[in-house]
Amino acid sequence: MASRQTTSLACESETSFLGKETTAALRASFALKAHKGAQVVQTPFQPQASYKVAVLGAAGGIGQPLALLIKMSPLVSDLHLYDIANVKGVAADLSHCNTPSQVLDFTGASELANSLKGVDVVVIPAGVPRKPGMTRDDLFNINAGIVKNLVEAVADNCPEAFIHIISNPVNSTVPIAAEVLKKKGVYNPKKLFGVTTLDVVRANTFVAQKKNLKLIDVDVPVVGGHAGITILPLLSKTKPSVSLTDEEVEKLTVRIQNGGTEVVEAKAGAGSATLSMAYAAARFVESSLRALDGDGDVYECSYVESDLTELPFFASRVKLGRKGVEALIPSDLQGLTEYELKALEALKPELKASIEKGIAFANKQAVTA
Ligand SMILES: NC(=O)C1=CN([C@@H]2O[C@H](COP(=O)(O)OP(=O)(O)OC[C@H]3O[C@@H](n4cnc5c(N)ncnc54)[C@H](O)[C@@H]3O)[C@@H](O)[C@H]2O)C=CC1
Ligand SMILES: O=C([O-])CC(=O)C(=O)O
Repeated sequence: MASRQTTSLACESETSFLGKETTAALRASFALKAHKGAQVVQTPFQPQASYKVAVLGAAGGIGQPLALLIKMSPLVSDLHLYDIANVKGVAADLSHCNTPSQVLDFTGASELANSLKGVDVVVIPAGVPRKPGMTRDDLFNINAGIVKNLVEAVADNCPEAFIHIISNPVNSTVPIAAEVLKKKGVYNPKKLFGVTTLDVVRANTFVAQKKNLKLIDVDVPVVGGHAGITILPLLSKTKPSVSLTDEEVEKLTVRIQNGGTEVVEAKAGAGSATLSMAYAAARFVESSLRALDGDGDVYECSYVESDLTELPFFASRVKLGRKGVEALIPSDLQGLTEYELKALEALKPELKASIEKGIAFANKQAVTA
């Protein structure tokens, strides 16, 4: 594992989604010179910035703040911003931040291939968001085609990259991506991820608030998929263990499942979660980069090809490594409460239908050779 130098600016007790070491490095990159009285002290921080990340849909509500957060990572050397809308301004703006990565802009379909060359992680938030009254599945007709086209380009230009799918409906867009990659002969199930981190972020926040716990300590695994009842927080597996009444479990579960709708309604037609999603996606990117960098202790929930249940795709905790998913973590699904077991059975038909819808779409569309 590459060693990462921290500095005297590091504050060991401080953590964020980026983790202790990265947070320290980040602080150092914000303040390359620390003032000690009249003397200017150069910090010894040398970032191990070596990974290339592409954001497809970078001019959007998620894309812009996500690009900013990725620009903060000391592990990133190159940040490629691609969108069908003009992304030049976003890139120019970000490029003035004195953090290690260089930012390159790629606007329009003719630039897509170039944006993907040599990239290690591709994040896809391209597509339309919900308005009040819509389900995520209502986005299928537009977003399915967008994801298909973008993943074809990923297959042609950086088939080895980790692929993070944010575009909804994730329950269907991930199976679409898998089919596209299969047809192109480059499918590696260990490297295709549906980003469900926001469900975990919400679960952690809501449980910590409810139980008056320190936010940074709380970890709730969320399994299943990413829509309505397919989002299943396993509150009985919360770390540290918490005692919840049946009523609290019911209320928390429903709130976590409806977190997206809560934001869609509050935004009243102006889109869905963007800032919390950018935060969650940046955490997942950072975890992927740490895994690529050889950190042997990286776990995240994600919607991936899975044999934990009879469904071919299922979100669960996974161990990430250099080659992608190193292991699915089955223990979260063992010893569930009666409430969780019932909810798990109840989500399966909807998730199965969404997976089949994605596969059918990809197979009736010709994949561009
Ligand atoms: N997985 C999750 O937890 C979450 C997923 N989402 C989903 O993320 C997606 C994006 O949401 P927002 O950023 O709020 O939408 P937005 O409309 O603000 O931004 C989408 C961006 O994608 C671009 N775009 C559209 N077609 C494209 C293509 N073919 N190639 C490249 N770029 C393209 C647009 O120009 C726009 O800049 C939606 O589908 C939304 O439902 C949103 C929140 C959470
Ligand atoms: O609710 C939506 O449409 C966006 C989303 O997936 C979320 O916020 O979890």
